[in-house]
Amino acid sequence: MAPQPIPEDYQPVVESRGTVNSPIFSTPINQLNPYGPNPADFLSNVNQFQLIDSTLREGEQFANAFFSTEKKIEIAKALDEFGVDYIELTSPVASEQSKKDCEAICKLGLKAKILTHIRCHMDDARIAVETGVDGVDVVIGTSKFLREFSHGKDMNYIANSAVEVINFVKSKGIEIRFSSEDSFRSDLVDLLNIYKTVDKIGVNRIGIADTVGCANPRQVYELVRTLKSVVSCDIECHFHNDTGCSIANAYCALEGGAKLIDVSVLGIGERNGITPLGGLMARMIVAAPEYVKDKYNLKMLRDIENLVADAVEVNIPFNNPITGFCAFTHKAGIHAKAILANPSTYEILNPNDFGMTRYIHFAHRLTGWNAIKSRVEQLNLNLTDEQIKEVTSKVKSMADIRSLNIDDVDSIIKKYHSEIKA
Ligand SMILES: CC(=O)SCCNC(=O)CCNC(=O)[C@H](O)C(C)(C)COP(=O)(O)OP(=O)(O)OC[C@H]1O[C@@H](n2cnc3c(N)ncnc32)[C@H](O)[C@@H]1OP(=O)(O)O
Ligand SMILES: O=C(O)CCC(=O)C(=O)O
Ligand SMILES: [Zn+2]
Repeated sequence: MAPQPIPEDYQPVVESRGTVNSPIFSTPINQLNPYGPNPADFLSNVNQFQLIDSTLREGEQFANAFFSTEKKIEIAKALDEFGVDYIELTSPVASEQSKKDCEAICKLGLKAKILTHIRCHMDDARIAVETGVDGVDVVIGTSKFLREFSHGKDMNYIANSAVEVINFVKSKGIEIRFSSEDSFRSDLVDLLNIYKTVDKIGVNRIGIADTVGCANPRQVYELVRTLKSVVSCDIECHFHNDTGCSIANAYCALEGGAKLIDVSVLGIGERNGITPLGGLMARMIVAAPEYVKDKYNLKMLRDIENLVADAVEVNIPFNNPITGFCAFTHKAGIHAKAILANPSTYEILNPNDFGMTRYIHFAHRLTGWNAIKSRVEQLNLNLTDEQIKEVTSKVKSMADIRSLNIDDVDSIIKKYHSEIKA
């Protein structure tokens, strides 16, 4: 699929981001970062989070996904170059090819650690440890729904099988994470008991999963804070986006002390998916700019999203954070004027950080004279402010009748210019 087209009637604007002095604070606001970690969250990992990319596990569960071995390798290499900490792969028991693909990706020698995701069962664990992975992510449902209708096991059985699987994987010198599927609809006492049990035997991480996307940010924060007081290992979180909270939940999890967030490119996964890599980057660069810019190769984001969008045959949504075609397009006259003076007026993200470009739309009845002035300058024409205002009203009159493009506006400006010269 071709990259998203830039609408014709937009003009790129040269970067001119300045320091903004807040009237409230004596320090420039870009030094204070009001969007950084809250000092009251003393366990916060906002400044030191890690990413587990699950495009090749959760993402393979997306309705449209079919990944060939070559495509999986291409995606894994791109994610590795981007700088994700872990790459999670589909269970090797899913199919013969899934196992071979897992082995092939383990042999690539990537910097990212390779994980595979299995049921809490020794049969799965025995196969997983033979693939060459750096770690195994074990999951089992703990909610009443899943205990009754998915696997049919009670909490005692779950605890015993978890201990057996964890001890086995640890004995192979491989990282092990234990996760309770559907954590937010599980009984809190059950959760605390099972997590304490697995923490005591030395699991590397525990995982919390909002499997049906029911949790809200405050519930997430509270659950993570509670778990932090009973376990010593790291906490990983996995959020589905059914109710639109997956990025906010991930952020609150980090504020509460979770260390790792599961993401997938474009958020692909079961149903409408999980926390998207790009959307989370948008949130985190605002909260922890140095950490995010140092650690992740942000300029790769657009290519990685296009790679995955192509592979699963979808378009990048128009309103996608960062890479949506209008993510850095400014249209209304009031916005355009202020953006031309200082992009921080209407942008919290700097498009340059992601290799993206800012656009000013100037071919519409909402266009103001400041945007037209900028276009006149780009065309290297000489008009007074009064003349620019006059030509702007001509643009607006025409734009009231029909939709305009750059050429239309340029023609109006040039005609006006030649007439006043005549
Ligand atoms: C929320 C999530 O996304 S979890 C990850 C989901 N990932 C996958 O499902 C990976 C792809 N899955 C598959 O290829 C297949 O489901 C397999 C190979 C894992 C199992 O296939 P099958 O044996 O044909 O079973 P099926 O898929 O119909 O049912 C799931 C089985 O796993 C059991 N099960 C479900 N969850 C778990 C668990 N977390 N731990 C242990 N057993 C579990 C169920 O009880 C059921 O067992 P049953 O055969 O005794 O009824
Ligand atoms: O293993 C996990 O933590 C998450 C599994 C999963 O995809 C989910 O529960 O939605
Ligand atoms: Zn999931």
